[in-house]
Amino acid sequence: MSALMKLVLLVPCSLFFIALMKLLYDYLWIPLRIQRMLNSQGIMGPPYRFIQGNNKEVAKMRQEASSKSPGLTHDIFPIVHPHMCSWIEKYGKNYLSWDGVRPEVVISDPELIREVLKNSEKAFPKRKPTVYLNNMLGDGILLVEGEKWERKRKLADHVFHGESLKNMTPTIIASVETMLGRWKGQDGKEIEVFGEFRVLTSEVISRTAFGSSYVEGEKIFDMLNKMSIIMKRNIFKTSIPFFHKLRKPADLLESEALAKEIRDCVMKIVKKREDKVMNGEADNFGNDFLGLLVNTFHDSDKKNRISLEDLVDECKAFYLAGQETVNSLLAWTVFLLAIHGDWQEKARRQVINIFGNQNPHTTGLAKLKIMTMIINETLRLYGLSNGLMRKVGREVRLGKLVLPANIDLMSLNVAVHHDPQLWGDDVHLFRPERFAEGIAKATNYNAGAFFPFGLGPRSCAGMSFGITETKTALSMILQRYSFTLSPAYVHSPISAITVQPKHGIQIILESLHDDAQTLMNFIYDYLWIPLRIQHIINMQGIKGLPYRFIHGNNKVVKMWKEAFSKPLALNDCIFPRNYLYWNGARAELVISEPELVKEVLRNSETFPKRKPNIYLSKLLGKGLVFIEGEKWMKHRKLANYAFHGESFKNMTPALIDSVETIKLWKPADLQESEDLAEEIKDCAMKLVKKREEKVVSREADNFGNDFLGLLEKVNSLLAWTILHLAVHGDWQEKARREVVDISKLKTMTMIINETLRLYGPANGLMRRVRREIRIRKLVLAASIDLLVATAALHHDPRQWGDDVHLFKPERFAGVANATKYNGGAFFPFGFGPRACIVMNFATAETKIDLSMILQRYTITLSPAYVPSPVSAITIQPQHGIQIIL
Ligand code: HEM
Repeated sequence: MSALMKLVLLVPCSLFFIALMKLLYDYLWIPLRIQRMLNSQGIMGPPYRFIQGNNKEVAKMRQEASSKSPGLTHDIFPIVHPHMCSWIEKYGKNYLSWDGVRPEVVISDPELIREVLKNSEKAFPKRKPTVYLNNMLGDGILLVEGEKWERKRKLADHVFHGESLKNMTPTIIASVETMLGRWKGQDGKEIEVFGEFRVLTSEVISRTAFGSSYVEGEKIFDMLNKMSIIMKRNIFKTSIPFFHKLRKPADLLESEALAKEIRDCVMKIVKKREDKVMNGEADNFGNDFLGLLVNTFHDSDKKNRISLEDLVDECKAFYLAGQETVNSLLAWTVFLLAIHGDWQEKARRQVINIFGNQNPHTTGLAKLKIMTMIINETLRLYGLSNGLMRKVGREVRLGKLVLPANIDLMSLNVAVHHDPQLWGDDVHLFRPERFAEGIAKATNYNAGAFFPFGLGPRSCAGMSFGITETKTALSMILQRYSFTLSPAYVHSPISAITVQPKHGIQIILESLHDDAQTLMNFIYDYLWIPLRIQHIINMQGIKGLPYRFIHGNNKVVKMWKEAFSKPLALNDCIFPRNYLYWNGARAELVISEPELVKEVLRNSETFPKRKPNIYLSKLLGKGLVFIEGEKWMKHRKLANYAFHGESFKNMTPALIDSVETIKLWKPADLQESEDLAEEIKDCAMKLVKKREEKVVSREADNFGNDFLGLLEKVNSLLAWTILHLAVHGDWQEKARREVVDISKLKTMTMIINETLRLYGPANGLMRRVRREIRIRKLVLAASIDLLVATAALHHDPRQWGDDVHLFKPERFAGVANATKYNGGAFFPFGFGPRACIVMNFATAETKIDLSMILQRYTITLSPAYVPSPVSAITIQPQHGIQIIL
């Protein structure tokens, strides 16, 4: 054999030999060495099998387990991970198994788990993902390490921190409402909730992550879902050495194609947003998660900037971490509540107690203690099942063990959460009461015994979001339905990333609004709630007439009418003191302590305007007076513009024109004037009409209704001022002498202020309590009404002295001095963000009217006048004000 021939034979033979040696080294020598090393430390396990490790056994055991019907048990560990369960039984809590050639130490000892997950020496980084998982998550937060992770975690914490989270609640509520809309008409019928919650959770995540682009977001989600299915069916497959690199399996090709499609789709959305900002159509990239990512992508500081790949990977991570987890949690909670009607009822009672029939809010969600217990128990029994994956980064000591580098670790939560040594003999029973005193007590202060959201630095970044979403959806369901498990349900939990019901969860809904329930609700709303509120308010030292079933104190109105049917002395106090009043079954707390009043009026977010009753809303429409939130801000801006300096100046000639109509009044010496209030009313009507035309022609169309408020105010103020001037000739004279320059009418300002104090046009300011809140020393329950008793405050002798009921304009030589610098003591035009928008206009208008009247007439009160102020929207003279000109 020639040397060349020898060489030709020798090269492939040696190559083959080297490859064989490498194969034997990697697939035999190393695994056997690791196995021996761990066995010698007491970590046993099923023996390593060449190339395939234990994958064949795993597949067989899983197949067997899935072919059996487990019955309705919560002991799911042997069902979802039969191999792990049987190996723990055989080899102990911590054992070694083989995923192909990869050694995996499965740990279910809480002490070791805590050490691994806390990772204080940074020895246990995340495990290298499978090729399928890598396609799904790339460099997303769930897999990366080091500085890159720190940056991404900071961003995620920012997204899920308090305020941003609060802003997500309306989105969650809207999505739950959509789902409940689909449930309408399903009363008494079967409904499959795992699928329902899948739609819900993907809509919530699409809307919070992609905001306005959520339709595209949903497409991305569908693709990710396909990738996830591919990944799951490849979990326990062994890849043959060398060959998997030569020819990619069809699944892998499909997974790569999907990854590319997702990337293109995200990039398209990003491009659209960038274009909008460039064209000036938008001034930022959006406040949703994607918007924040695009901002970081454009960050001027290179250190903070993320790449486009990172941006795409982050979107995928958000979806994957946030959808399936909440989907499963919601479904299993509903399943457990469907079986345990007693807990369902307890949870419902607390929900109704806190929210009544209103939509949930963040503060209330935090108080749902029973629901928290139920969720914890659900997460214990049916939480994440796949274990938390790490690897040993370098040779390290863990407890008494010495672990070689590059072996995988799995912290097996499902084993720990179902361990009778930790949870007692009733471990497989649904007993939320074990969490009654919190997680620490339930686990005997052992952090490694319960970690549904992970532990340490890599614990769940979206925990608060997930819990908020779960509690919101459950609360809204419990408010409307009771439910039981359908006989069609077949218990078949399987392990995907989470534990999932293989055949779904079928429940039967029963609407709560049947007759018996309606009666219960009625008693609840009309007896239980009012008595509870009354008790709480009384306990805090605020008394009032006792609540009467259904009517409340509305029969007092009869007394009120009687009181107003009798004439008063001119200086009588016309206002009652503070009290808790029952307007039917609605509690109305009348407040007149200046500090309390200031806090209420300042805080329009917590104390929004009260919803008007049907008559008032008909009268005032949907104008500025009653609207709230963004809509109010928009209208208010418009109105501020309408009544601001220049526009206001332009109205003055119109006002003067209108007052000129007073020339039509009959001559002074003729006879007692007719009902002046009527005339003034007509006059004010004309004034308002003119201004209305001006403003309306220039501004919004639904703005007009609010002028009623102005008309009433100007009319009353003018009428009561004239009454006082008619009675107090000295002040009339002083005012007349001053009428030269409207902007300098100091005496008239004092007169008007004193009139506003005594007969202020505002008949109390109405607010409601949006959510339970502590305000100074009072705790106020959600949705009670508040009446800020302006009149009581303006007539309080503690504030104004013993001469409080006398007309003494001199006290207003300066408002600050008159009120002893107490902003909450005098606010005829309201206070805080909802204060009267036309304050300047109304006083100026009154001044112009008065000036023109005083220039022409002297006024005295007619003997026919009967003092009888009556409270309408404003305080009005019941029988008019008769004067002699
Ligand atoms: C309510 C159900 C949820 C459960 C049970 C849950 C559970 C977990 C667990 C156990 C981990 C730790 C994984 C590990 O240590 O390897 C984790 C991490 C994470 N979760 Fe959740 N999660 C839930 C909901 C969410 C939601 C709704 C989001 C976001 C929308 C989210 C985002 C994340 C992120 C970003 C991480 C990675 C944190 C990091 O590596 O720094 N999770 N989750």
